[in-house]
Amino acid sequence: MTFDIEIKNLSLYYRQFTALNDISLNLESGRIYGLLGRNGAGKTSLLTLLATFRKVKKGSIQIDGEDPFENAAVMQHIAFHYEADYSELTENIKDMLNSAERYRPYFDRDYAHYLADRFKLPLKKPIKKLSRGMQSAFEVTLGLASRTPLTIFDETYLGMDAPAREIFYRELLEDQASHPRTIILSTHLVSEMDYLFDDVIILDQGRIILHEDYETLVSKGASITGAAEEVDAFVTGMTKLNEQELGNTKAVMVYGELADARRTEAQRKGLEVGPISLQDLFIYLTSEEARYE
Ligand SMILES: Nc1ncnc2c1ncn2[C@@H]1O[C@H](COP(=O)(O)OP(=O)(O)OP(=O)(O)O)[C@@H](O)[C@H]1O
Repeated sequence: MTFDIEIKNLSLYYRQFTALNDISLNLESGRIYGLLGRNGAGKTSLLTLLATFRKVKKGSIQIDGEDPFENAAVMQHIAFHYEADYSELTENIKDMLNSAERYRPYFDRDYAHYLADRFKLPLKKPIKKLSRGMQSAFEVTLGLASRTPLTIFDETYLGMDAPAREIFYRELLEDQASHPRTIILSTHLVSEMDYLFDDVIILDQGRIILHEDYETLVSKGASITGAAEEVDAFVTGMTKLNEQELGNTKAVMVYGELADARRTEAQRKGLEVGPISLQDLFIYLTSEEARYE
C-alpha cells in the first residue's frame, strides 16, 4: 500500500458558505506536511474530509486509488487526532491504549507505554480527570504509537506545555525515521514547528495558496541588511515583505528567487543577505495586502 493521496477539485459548503474552494492537492506517502492557515482558513474542514468524518459532495479524494469514505479497508489506515472532548470519558489511559491496540493494525504497545512514561501520564487515572495538557499528551501518544499510514494531528498539541511539545517533536522525527508514514500537522505554532515539515501547505480563505517543499520555500525569501540607500537600490522591483530601519541601517525582507549573481552583487555592495523564516513568509502570504495584490 503506497497511501498516496489525490485530492481533486474539492469544495465544501456549509449552507451558502464556501469553506473549501476547488482544492487540488497530491500528498506523497512518507512525508510530513505542515498545514498552515489563519483562523477560519478551512484547515479542519479539509482534514475532516480526509479523515472521512464527512462525505465529499463536490470533487474527490482518493487514497491509494480508492474513495476512503465508508471504506473500512482504507479507513483503518487513517487516524485523525484533535483536541477531543474527554469530559465524559471514564476509561483510564491503560484501557484506552489496550482498545487502540485492537483496531490499529500497526499499534506498538511498548512504544505507547514508553511515550506515556515520557509524558508522565498516570496510566490508571480516568482520562476525564487528566489536565488539558495531559489529555493532549495522551492524544499524541495514541497518534504516534498507532503508526497509522495517514496520521493527522489537528492542533492536538495546543494544550501541552513547551517541554511536552518538545518531547512530541523529537519523538515524531525519530519514529518517522524508522516507521515512515504520511503525517499532517495542522498548526499555528509555525516558528516552533517549521523544522518538522518536509512540505508546507498554506490554506487561505478556503483555497490552497501554496504547496511547496519546505527547503525550496524558505530559500525563496531573504533578508537584505545594510546602508539604507544601498538596500533600497538593491530591492527595487522585488516583492517586499517587511522593512525595518535603525538609524541609517535598513533590513528588508524580500520574496522571490535570488540568483547567485544577485547574491554576489549584494556582497560586493556590503549588504548582508540572510535567510527568512517560514513564519515571516506565512504572515506575508496570508496578509490582507498580499490577498489583494
Ligand atoms: N459546521 C459548520 N457550520 C458552518 N460553518 C462552519 C462549520 N464549521 C466550520 N465553519 C466555517 O468554515 C470556515 C473554516 O472553518 P475551519 O474550522 O475549517 O477553519 P480552520 O482553518 O480550522 O480554523 P482555526 O485555525 O480557527 O481552527 C470558518 O469560517 C468556519 O466558521
